[in-house]
Amino acid sequence: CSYRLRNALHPLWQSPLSIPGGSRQSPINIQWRDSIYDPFLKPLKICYDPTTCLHIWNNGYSFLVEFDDSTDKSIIVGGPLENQYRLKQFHFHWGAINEWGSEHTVDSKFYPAELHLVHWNAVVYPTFEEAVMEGNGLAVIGVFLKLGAHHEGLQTLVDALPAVKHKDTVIEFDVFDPSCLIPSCPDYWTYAGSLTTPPLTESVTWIIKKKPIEVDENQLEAFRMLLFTSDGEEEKRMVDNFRPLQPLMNRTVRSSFQ
Ligand SMILES: Nc1nnc(SCC(=O)Nc2ccc(S(N)(=O)=O)cc2)s1
Ligand SMILES: [Zn+2]
Repeated sequence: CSYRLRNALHPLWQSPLSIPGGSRQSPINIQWRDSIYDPFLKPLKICYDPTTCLHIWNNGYSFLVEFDDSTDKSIIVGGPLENQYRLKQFHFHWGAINEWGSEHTVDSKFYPAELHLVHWNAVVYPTFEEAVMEGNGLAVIGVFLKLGAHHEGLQTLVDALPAVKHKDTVIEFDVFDPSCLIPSCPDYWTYAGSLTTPPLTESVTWIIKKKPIEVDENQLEAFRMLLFTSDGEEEKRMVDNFRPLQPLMNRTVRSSFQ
């Protein structure tokens, strides 16, 4: 019940009732046996240019690694997507302990953390801000993190986190290829959903990778030493920054694999 209490207490995670007419909210539980194999789903093509990486920013919800999205240098295409989408940022959600932390669940199982790579449809919309408001405006790749081996690629990111401990701190981070955080297994689920933090707009085509990546305890602990609070405020550890599960309503989850 602490989980339910936590949501009641934490203003950030609004209940579904506060989104009038919310029929495609995220995150959801992915019931593996209810997902429908769609043979027409294409493989997802990921082409990132590591030099488009700009900085790491603690925005008080998570830490974001932001990219220069003024060109089509870092894009995804294929999968369930009609257009190519530009990489804008990636961030994570995690728990205070390893028992929970991910936003999506698979057969009601939580992972200790979840990576979100946020892309927008720059073919159809002139700006990210406009794409955020449109049903086909965004595409977010979700990757589960599980406790296991040390992740070399993640470590370069972890080493920079002490510099963004407090809300509204930024550090330059100028070369990073986020494809090292995406499992090579091509299998994914996909469904129509929303942003999981305000503005909670129903503009996201979710692409959730079936296979998790492995990270070690020290790397998860590094996430948990970040703060929700600004320098000088009473410290609040940045943990449990995931939204409660939302009703599936009239949606099906498709799988790219049998
Ligand atoms: N005028 C506006 N500027 N920016 C926004 S929304 C900024 C943004 O990227 N929000 C965002 C929130 C949640 C997620 S998530 N957790 O991946 O669903 C991704 C992205 S609306
Ligand atoms: Zn997210």
